[in-house]
Amino acid sequence: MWELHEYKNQSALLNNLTVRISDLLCKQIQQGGKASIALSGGSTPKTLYQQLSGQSLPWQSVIISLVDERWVAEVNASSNARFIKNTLIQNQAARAIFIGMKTSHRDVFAAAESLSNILERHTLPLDLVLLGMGLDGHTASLFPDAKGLTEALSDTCRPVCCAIQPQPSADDANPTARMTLSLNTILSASVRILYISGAAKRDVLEQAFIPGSVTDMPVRAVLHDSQTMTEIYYAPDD
Ligand SMILES: O=C(O)[C@H](O)[C@@H](O)[C@H](O)[C@H](O)COP(=O)(O)O
Repeated sequence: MWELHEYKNQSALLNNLTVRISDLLCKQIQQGGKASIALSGGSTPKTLYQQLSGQSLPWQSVIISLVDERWVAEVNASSNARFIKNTLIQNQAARAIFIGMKTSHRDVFAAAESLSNILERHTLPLDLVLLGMGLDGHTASLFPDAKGLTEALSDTCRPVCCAIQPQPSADDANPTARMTLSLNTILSASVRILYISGAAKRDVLEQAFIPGSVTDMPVRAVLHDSQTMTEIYYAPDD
C-alpha cells in the first residue's frame, strides 16, 4: 500500500520532505534517545540532503546508514558513502554517526554475511528508509533479473543485506556489483519513503502500481506490501 504526495515543483516537495524527515528524527530521538535512518544514493536526493544538513537537530543521536552501495572505494565518484558524506554529513549534520557498507572484501558476495552482522548490530531497528527508483523499476539495488535478487527478495531472507550483480543493460554494459538491504530489512523500517522526480519516473510508477512481476519491477515488492505503507513523494523536474 502507498500514499502519493504530488507537488507542483521540487521546491515545494523539498520543503515538505525536509520537515517530514526532521520531525521524524526529533520525535524518535525524544522517544528512544536515537534515530536510525538508511538512505539511498543516486542523484535525486542531493538537494534534499543538502537542505537536511542545515537543520538544527540532535544529529549526534542520528545513525545514518545506506540502503545500498556500489562496490567501489569511497574515493570513487560513484560511491554512495562519498555522496552522503559530501551532501548530508556536513554543517549541522556533520555530527551524525555514519555506518557505510563498503568493506575490504574484493568480492561483494564474500562481504555479505559479515556486513549483515555489523548492520544488524549497529543500525537496526530502522526508523526510516529513504528509497529512490530507477527507470527500470529497481529500488535500492534490487535490480530486475539481477544475480542475487531472488535471495534479496525472499521473505525468508535472514541477512540484513545481500550482494547483487545487476545484468548488463543498454545504459551500462559492465554494471558495478552492489550491496543492498534485503527486502525484509527495507520493509522492517518504521517509516518508508520513496522519493522520485520527473515525468519519466512518474510513468514508471504508474506501471509499478499495476500488480505484476516483481523480478521485472522490484519496486513492486515495496509498493504492494500489504503490511506497511510507502509514502511516495513526487514532483516533476524543474
Ligand atoms: O545506488 C543507487 O543508485 C541508489 O540507491 C538507487 O536505488 C537510486 O535510488 C536509483 O537508482 C535512482 O537514482 P537517481 O536518483 O540517480 O535517479
